[in-house]
Amino acid sequence: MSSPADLQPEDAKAPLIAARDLHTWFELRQWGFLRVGAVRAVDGVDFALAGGEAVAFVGESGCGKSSLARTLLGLHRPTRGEVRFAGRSLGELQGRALKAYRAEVGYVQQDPYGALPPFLDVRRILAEPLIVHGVRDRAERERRIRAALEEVRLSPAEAFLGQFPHMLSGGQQQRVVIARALILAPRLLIADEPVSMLDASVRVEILELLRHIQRERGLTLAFITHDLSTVRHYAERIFVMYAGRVVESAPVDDLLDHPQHPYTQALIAAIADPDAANATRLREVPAGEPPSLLHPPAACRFHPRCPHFMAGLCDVEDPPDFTPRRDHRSACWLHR
Ligand SMILES: Nc1ncnc2c1ncn2[C@@H]1O[C@H](COP(=O)(O)OP(=O)(O)OP(=O)(O)O)[C@@H](O)[C@H]1O
Repeated sequence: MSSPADLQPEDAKAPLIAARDLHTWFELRQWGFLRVGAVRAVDGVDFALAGGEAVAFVGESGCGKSSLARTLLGLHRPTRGEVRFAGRSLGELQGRALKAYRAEVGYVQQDPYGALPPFLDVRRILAEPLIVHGVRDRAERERRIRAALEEVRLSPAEAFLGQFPHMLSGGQQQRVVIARALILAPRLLIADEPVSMLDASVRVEILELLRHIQRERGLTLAFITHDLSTVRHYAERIFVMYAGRVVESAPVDDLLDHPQHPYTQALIAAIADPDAANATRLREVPAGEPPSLLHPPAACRFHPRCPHFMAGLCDVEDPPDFTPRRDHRSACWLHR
């Protein structure tokens, strides 16, 4: 069995996972050979996540969140830059080390039904990763499968082992997906819009379950979501993405209470809160459309929609990360 020992950090103080100057571009070709450009889905992202930290990557649809998640999972190869896990570059991992990495990172995707093989029952679905990673003892597999089901509160486990995905509700299917993501005891869990396809009634339960498991296990948890209104209770730090880049990051309360980047300010202003006065008040929302990632605006990607646009600066020079508040980064020329 490949073991996490194959992934020992070079430097004990290294973050669990870090992205440096990360770019994931998708080449577009006409008739299969004529290069017509590249979709810059991830376009220069830097961050470092510590062990045991819960963070959220937030942004509008199409801003590159899933492409970032898939690059962190090793499913897309970066066009430029790198991902380091436990101090080692993903690009260097091969063979046993790559297999060990796959056991270290769990993935929960948006559509639980699409994620589960329809012709396998729950026992077999959960056994699969154990078999692939060399757990040969059937009794040990059964013990771990039952423990995983209990952990995601599919209890008693006995009642679910023989069920096929179509026999389960959406919430139960997502619990099976979470159990499968956890069964190899990963150190990082990436949850890409884990509740957006579920009924509103079960969303909070699933988010609370993920946060509970993250705390109990001391996991690093990266939520990917378009919904800024749900993150306060489920993440400690937020990264706001816009057009393939992180434009602002900060501890969750500081970011939501003191947003610094005009894009984040507009996103927060657009969150509906249950106040009757809202029925008669127009809300400020980011005007215009998210930009094309095939032909993104020059310099600051947000400048065509920004109420504080400064001609000759925002459309000419990329804003660096400023630190307008402690632990708070914002890529906007307003903080110059
Ligand atoms: N394999 C691919 N080939 C070409 N383009 C891709 C590929 N995967 C994603 N894209 C494009 O990259 C851009 C970012 O997509 P991505 O799915 O990462 O965004 P997102 O923020 O997760 O959006 P959503 O919430 O709608 O899934 C989109 O324009 C998308 O069409």
